[in-house]
Formats: sequence, structure tokens, C-alpha cells
Amino acid sequence: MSSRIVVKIGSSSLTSVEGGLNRDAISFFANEISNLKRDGYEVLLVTSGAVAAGFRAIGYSFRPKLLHEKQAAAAVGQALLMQAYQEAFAGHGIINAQILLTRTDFISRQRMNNAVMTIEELLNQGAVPIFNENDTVSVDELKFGDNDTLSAMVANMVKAEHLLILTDMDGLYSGDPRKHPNAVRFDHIEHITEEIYSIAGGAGSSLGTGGMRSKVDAAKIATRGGVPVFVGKVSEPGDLSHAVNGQGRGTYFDTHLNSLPVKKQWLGFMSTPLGTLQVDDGAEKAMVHNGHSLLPVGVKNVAGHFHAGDVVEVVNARGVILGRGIVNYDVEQIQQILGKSSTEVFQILSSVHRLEVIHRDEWITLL
Ligand SMILES: Nc1ncnc2c1ncn2[C@@H]1O[C@H](COP(=O)(O)OP(=O)(O)O)[C@@H](O)[C@H]1O
Ligand SMILES: N[C@@H](CCC(=O)OP(=O)(O)O)C(=O)O
Repeated sequence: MSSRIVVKIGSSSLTSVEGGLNRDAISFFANEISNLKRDGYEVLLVTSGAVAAGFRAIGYSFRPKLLHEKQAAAAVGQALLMQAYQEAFAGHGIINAQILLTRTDFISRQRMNNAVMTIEELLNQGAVPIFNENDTVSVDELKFGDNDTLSAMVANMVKAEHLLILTDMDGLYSGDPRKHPNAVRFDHIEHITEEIYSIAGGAGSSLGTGGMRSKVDAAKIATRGGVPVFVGKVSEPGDLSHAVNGQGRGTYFDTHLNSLPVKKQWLGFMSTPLGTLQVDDGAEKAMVHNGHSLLPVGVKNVAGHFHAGDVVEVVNARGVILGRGIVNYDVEQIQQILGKSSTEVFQILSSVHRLEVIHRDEWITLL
């Protein structure tokens, strides 16, 4: 299998504030991507810009704010976006394919497997698949909202070698450079800490959506899935190859993990937790640092409405989220056995299927 690169391009790099596509930018990126293909990489493109490309064409003077207006603009703009890419890539003899996804597609293992099979075949045939969110059918709470998260999920799904998130800023700075001119750039980030989150602000222009915050979110998802991430600017010929080779103008988020099995990707980033377990310091250490399962004795509190087999979030004594797991008991059972030793659990419950509250094979650390 040749190396796979997922490239995400934000609205701010493709469109103008007045609305409409910047065709020069599109042909520049098509050129950069075709060079990567020539170097032997398989490239998957996640592109934003449908709303920005379509809102003028459909008759709005400003980028719309209401959901149904944005969806209408995106429906118009998506066709314009694909047309522009197809024209630009055709000049390099490259065929494109359009793939529109929503968060629910990732929640369903079957839909995800189908998507993976289609993508594998497209890559086999030498095509460059182009992804965007399926804005028309996405509903508020299910929306990716920005395509940064989508790009991380795609990168994990196809086990990419790199995720390159391209934007109008050359990396993550110690503060938004638009507001803090003396901010300095991070070249490498080993671990995404709370401090990194606190400096990553919102969108810098009326074109973008998630700003650096959603890019850090995306970097967290991808690096947890074993995919290293570059966030930065690609505006000169050769910049995209430099970004792949570690010499890009931006910030690199390192990963020390191997690619995550699909089941754990689902558990960590696509599942919906139905409850929360609070654990004590001993259980935190056992689960997070020693790779052990969670036993009833380590559980301090429980909240939510769930049954055995559902996903729950686990927090430590200070309320910090440690990860997610599939729970082996109903909430009512946990209320009876929290803090109890294994012997007591067998005395309290009439039948115990598995002693662990969460087995280590059904757990993902998200710190
Ligand atoms: N700490 C930070 N470092 C760099 N940029 C930041 C930071 N915090 C916020 N930003 C803003 O994030 C913007 C990029 O995100 P966004 O506008 O959503 O672009 P895109 O459309 O490419 O996704 C930058 O233009 C910048 O103003
Ligand atoms: N799906 C939307 C993406 C919205 C958006 O602006 O995202 P981004 O520029 O990546 O922050 C579109 O194509 O307009």
C-alpha cells in the first residue's frame, strides 16, 4: 500500500470575503496535490468552501447565519466547488470523486465499512476523492460544523500517514496573531495539553468556522488514532511537499501511537456516551497508566441512564475526562456496587456476567 496523505483545505484558503471561489487558489492546490501523487502518494482531499462558494450565487449579500440558508448556499456551492476542482485536476489527468459524509455515517459501522470499501477502490483507480460534510442533511447537533473534525476522522478511517490541515495562518501561535502580534509559533507539539487548548482561539475571519480550536480538536483525534498532523499555510509552489517532509510553515503535532483499530476509533470519537462514572485515584492509575480494567471498588459515583453494553465517559476525582468505555452493568447495578470489593459484588448482585465495570479491551484513554 502506498503512503496516504489527507489534505484539508479551509474556506479561508479557497474563497473571498465577498463570496465566490478563488479559482487561482483551487488550481494552485490541484497542482500541489498532483505533485504529491507524482511522488507516489495517495491523496484524499477534505475541502470546505461550499457555503462561501454558493451564497452569492443563490442571491444572499452576506454569508448566511441561519441553518437552512447555509444549507441552501452549500447545496449550490458544493456543485460549483466540485466543478472547479474537476476542471483544475483534469489538467493533470486526475479524476475526482465526491464523497459527502455526516457524523451519523461514522456512527454506523456498516456505513463506515461501505465508505472505506468505496474509498479503497477509488484510490486503487488513481482517483483523488474529495470530501465535504453533507450539509443538506446534517442537523444542528450532528454537524461536524467545521471540516477539521471530518478530516481527522477520514485520516483515521483510511489509516493515513499524515493529515495536513491547511489554513490562512502558518501554524498555532501562543495567541491569535490577529489580536496578539507578538505571539510566537509552536513548531512541534508533543502532547495536546489544557494549555494548548487555552491558547487556540476561534475563527480569524468571517470565512472560517472553527478557528484553531477545532484544528487542535482534530489534531487530538488524529494523533490518538496514530496519525501525525500538520496545521499551517501552503501558498508557494512546493509548500505541500515541504509540509509532508517536515519542513512546512506550520505546527506539527506528533503521535507516538500506532493506528487505532476501527472499534476503538468508534468508541473514542464517534460513540455517544450515555452516562458518567467517577473513579478514584487508584482506578485512574490502573486504567490510564497500567492498562488495567475498571473494577467496582474504584468507582466513586455514577450518573446518567444506561444499560450494560452502552458507552460511558469516565472522569477522575477532579472531573477531568479520562476516556470512554463500554460498561458491563446497568446504572442501577452500579449504584449498588460502587466502592465494593469483588467478594461483596458477588454477594450483592444475584448474577454477575463480568466482574469488571469496564474491560480494558473496551476502553480508550482520551487524556
Ligand atoms: N493561537 C492561534 N494561533 C493561530 N491562529 C489562531 C489562533 N487562535 C485563533 N486563530 C485563528 O484561526 C484562524 C484559522 O481558522 P479558520 O478561520 O477557521 O480557518 P479555516 O477556514 O482555514 O478553517 C486564523 O486565521 C487565526 O486568526
Ligand atoms: N461544509 C462547510 C464547511 C464550513 C467551514 O467553513 O469550515 P472551515 O472553513 O473548514 O472552518 C462548507 O463547505 O462550507
